[in-house]
Amino acid sequence: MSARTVDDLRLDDAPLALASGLLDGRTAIVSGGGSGIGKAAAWVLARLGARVAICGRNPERLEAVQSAFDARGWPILAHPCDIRDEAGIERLLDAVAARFGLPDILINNAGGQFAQGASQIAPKGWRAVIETNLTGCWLMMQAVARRWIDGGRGGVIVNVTAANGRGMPGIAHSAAARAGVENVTRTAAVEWAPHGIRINCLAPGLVDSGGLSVYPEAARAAFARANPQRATGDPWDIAQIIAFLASDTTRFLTGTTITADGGGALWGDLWTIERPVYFSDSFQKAEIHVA
Ligand SMILES: CCCCCCC/C=C/C(=O)SCCNC(=O)CCNC(=O)[C@H](O)C(C)(C)COP(=O)(O)OP(=O)(O)OC[C@H]1O[C@@H](n2cnc3c(N)ncnc32)[C@H](O)[C@@H]1OP(=O)(O)O
Ligand SMILES: NC(=O)C1=CN([C@@H]2O[C@H](COP(=O)(O)OP(=O)(O)OC[C@H]3O[C@@H](n4cnc5c(N)ncnc54)[C@H](OP(=O)(O)O)[C@@H]3O)[C@@H](O)[C@H]2O)C=CC1
Repeated sequence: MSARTVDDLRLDDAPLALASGLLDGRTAIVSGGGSGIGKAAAWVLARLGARVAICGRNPERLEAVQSAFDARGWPILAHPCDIRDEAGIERLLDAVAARFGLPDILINNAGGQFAQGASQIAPKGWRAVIETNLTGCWLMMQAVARRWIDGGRGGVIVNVTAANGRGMPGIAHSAAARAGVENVTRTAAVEWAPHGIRINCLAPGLVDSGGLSVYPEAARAAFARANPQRATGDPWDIAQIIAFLASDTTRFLTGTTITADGGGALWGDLWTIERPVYFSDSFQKAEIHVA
């Protein structure tokens, strides 16, 4: 991995691109806020003045972030929630309402997948990844949007997807889910514009979060060289763009996807599993019989 790593000290000290106080009085929900990109986003939003609610499945990770926020005097609600569980999402939103009132911002960041060749993915694994990255993201955005519409007010949604423009070899289920999120984002941006709801996607390339540890070593070594910058991004890079999209600075932006991948979509090829011999430089192609 590259040396671009991020720790709590850097989260406190790294310069902010946006003006201090820009999000004063705003409440933001960050799914997957207990780790990686979501944790860095929670930090940026809090440093800009927002009250933050974080969710995820693992309560220990949420509690660690809550303790760090408490130590800094930043308002936070840490509420365990599986984004695939619509009743759990309603409980999360009730808890946010009780503590902070209606949220202003939803950062739909929770997600993940496992690397496996497309021909091998089991139906249960396919469903788990689609449920997490497409349905879970959708359930969150719909539940929050309904509360905004019922409350007669708008809000901002940022969906974190993944750079999928050239497909995502080795994670076909996630590629399908992320493309689905980007399209439903375009759709909802139109349907919900009359309610003052703005919604965009941020599609990261390879980012050096703890989340990459689930990938095979050889794939991880390639990740660090998978773009013309020959480096991974770090969660702070992504978190700053999330905050930009969540702020009124981007009030004229809706229904779009910003790709932050160090130029990866323009260069080379990237595999999250072993690159098939077929694609190696030394491979001699035989005639393939087509019936
Ligand atoms: C060009 C590309 C540029 C961008 C590249 C993108 C790189 C992306 C990087 C990241 O996203 S980093 C963050 C990643 N973090 C994670 O991925 C961690 C989270 N992942 C998960 O939690 C799981 O993968 C999950 C499936 C998404 C979670 O669902 P759940 O907890 O419900 O699943 P399980 O019960 O564990 O498994 C259900 C089912 O799924 C199949 N399966 C799960 N893991 C694997 C595996 N490692 N290999 C093969 N199959 C797997 C399997 O069918 C499981 O059922 P059982 O067999 O256990 O009955
Ligand atoms: N790092 C990278 O290179 C890239 C990351 N991404 C995406 O960015 C997002 C953040 O990833 P990153 O920070 O890197 O990795 P992490 O693994 O650190 O973050 C994933 C977060 O999602 C949460 N999460 C996963 N499934 C669920 C669920 N069903 N319900 C609630 N929370 C859930 C996890 O918390 P818990 O386990 O406690 O539930 C965790 O906090 C993910 O969507 C990821 O796929 C996209 C492209 C590249």
